[in-house]
This record gives sequence, structure tokens and C-alpha cells, in this order.
Amino acid sequence: MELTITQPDDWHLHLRDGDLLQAVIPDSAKHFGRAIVMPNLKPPITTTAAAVVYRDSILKALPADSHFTPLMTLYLTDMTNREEIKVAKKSGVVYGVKLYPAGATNSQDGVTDLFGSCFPVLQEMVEQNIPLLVHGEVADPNVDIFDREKVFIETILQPLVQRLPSLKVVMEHITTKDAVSFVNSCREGFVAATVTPQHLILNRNSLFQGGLQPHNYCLPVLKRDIHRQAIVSAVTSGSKRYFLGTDSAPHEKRKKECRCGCAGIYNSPVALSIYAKVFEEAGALDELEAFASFNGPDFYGLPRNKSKIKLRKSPWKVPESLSFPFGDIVPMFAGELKSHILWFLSYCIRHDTGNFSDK
Ligand SMILES: NC(=O)N[C@@H](CC(=O)O)C(=O)O
Ligand SMILES: [Zn+2]
Ligand SMILES: [Zn+2]
Repeated sequence: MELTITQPDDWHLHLRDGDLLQAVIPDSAKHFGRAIVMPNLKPPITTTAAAVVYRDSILKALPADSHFTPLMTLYLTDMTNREEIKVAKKSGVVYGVKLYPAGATNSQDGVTDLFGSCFPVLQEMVEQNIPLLVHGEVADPNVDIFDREKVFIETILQPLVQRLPSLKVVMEHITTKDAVSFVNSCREGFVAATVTPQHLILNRNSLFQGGLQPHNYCLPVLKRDIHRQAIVSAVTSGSKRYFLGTDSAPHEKRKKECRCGCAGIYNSPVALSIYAKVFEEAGALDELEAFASFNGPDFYGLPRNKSKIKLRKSPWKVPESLSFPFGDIVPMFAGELKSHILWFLSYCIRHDTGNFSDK
């Protein structure tokens, strides 16, 4: 069985820098035409000047024959000013501004006062038509970790879209039925959401299946199955409000398998296979292309990709781990096999030549 679709993009990706960037970028470049690149490096990318330098390092790290385009983002802080937003727009390389509530994940520098000092910046983003990309969890340690997305929607997002209805907002990596209800209740074209493979196929049991499973730990943390089901229904419904964002977030194996492991799942090698499997099992394979390849560029006001990809169904075992000179990375579904993942990219890309070439 084969499936040919317009080449997808990844609207939420962590590419890291240095050795890690070099190690992971081929997996994204192989599958996706473009990606919204998260700015949470250490230190974070808070200025357009830094985004331009980071973008150059990504382009340098790409495999020689790659057509992959990184779309850069800025990390919003209490210090970000309106001028920076104007510069970002003018640069032509910055496509979003990322909001991490201070203390949420890997994000000590996030925003503490969105409706205060940051508000003029948000108003400028409306002027410049730059979307706000949000990690939608409150950082308050007193709020139960499974409720942090819901509380964020009630206390931050709902008031935000009421006060700035013309601000484009992407709620990143949604994990709850509450997020689905919220996104569906907003004005189409102004509020949208990215959805990861893990939040479509795993629930919170996967964190403890036979013992603690660090490679299934990401933030926002996996939720109950009713939430997963609501997200599957949303993405397979044909709604334009949802699009593909892997949140592929590599960490070295030793930083996952330790006393205090990092949050983040490295899913780039398997993401597309998992999305296809989820859509197929929901009887909605014909909706996959819009989710993966149309809704994202349409929301961002960018052209859809012209290239096509072909997916073929064949047995495939994900490697136990990927080895690099600096250490190992364990991909999502490491060591799991064939029957689990069916749509495999033994695929080919057709650029405008009209020919498929085996990758
Ligand atoms: N998703 C994660 O669990 N981790 C991300 C951060 C993020 O997307 O919030 C990371 O950078 O490692
Ligand atoms: Zn996040
Ligand atoms: Zn992320």
C-alpha cells in the first residue's frame, strides 16, 4: 500500500545546537520541508540578530542535498520590546514569538507578567502579524501537573484572546480535551494548535508501563486516554485549526536515564509514521495531508510545499538507540517493531521534476 501526499512541515521542533544539531537535523530534513524552530537554547534566542546566527548554523549543518527551510522564532522575555518585533518582521526569517511561562520547561527566562510589561509587545505582534506560540502550562508548582494546561487556558489564554482577538495564537503541543474545546471555541484563523505524535498515540500509562519509562516523559506530560481520544477526534475531523508539530526534543540518553531526567521525546525518525498510523486507525487517512501539509502553511500565511512524499506500508523496527561521537540518543518507540508502526517512509520525494527518487 502506498500513500502520496504533499510534503509536510513540522510546526514545532527543537533542533538544539552544536553536536546535537548536527546529529538530529538529517531526520527532520528527510521528512519535512520546513520547520518552526524553537528558540529555547542556552542562552535562549531572544533577538533577531541571534536568530539569524542560529539559522546560519542550521543551514550549515544540513545534509548537502537538502531543501529544508528553518523558520526561526524568538523567545519572549520580560525584556523584549516593540522595536525587536519590528526588526523580527523586517528580517524575513522570524515567523513566531514563543511564550514560555517562567519556570515551565527548560525555560527559566520565560515571561512573568504577560498582561503587564509584555502587553505592548503583543500589540506590536498584532500590528506586524507575527503569531504568538505558547507553551500552554502554568508554572505554579502548587497546581497539579496534570491540570496545568487547563489552568493555563482559564487564567491566561482565554483572557488573552479576549483582550487581543486579532493576535494569532498557536497553542503548542496540546494534551487535553480542554485545549480542544478552547481551540474550537476561538475564531478560526486566529487560534490554532499543534499536535505531537506522542499525544496522539500514548496516554499517561505509558510513563509507567512495566516500570518508569523516561523516554516517554515530555512536557506537557501525557494525560488520561479520554484526552488522547479527544485530540485524535479533533485532528481527524478535517478541522483547519490543527496541524503537525512534532515537538521532537532530543536529549542525550544519559540526561534522560538518570536521577532527574530531562523532559522531551526524540520523535523525528518516527513522527510521520505515527501520524499516518493514527489517521489510518481513525479511518481518516484522507485527512492526513491537510493536517500535515496544508493547515500549517495556511495559518502562517505561507505557500504550501510543492514537493510530494510517498509513504509505503512495510515492516520496520526502530533502532534501540542512535550513536554519535558525543553519546547516544534514544528515539521514540526504540526497539519496538513492525506491527506497531506500519506507515514507513521507505518513501521518496518528488521535487518539481515529476520523478520519485528513492531516499
Ligand atoms: N517538550 C519537552 O518535553 N521539552 C522541550 C521543551 C518544550 O517543548 O516545552 C525541550 O526543549 O526539551
Ligand atoms: Zn513546550
Ligand atoms: Zn517544544
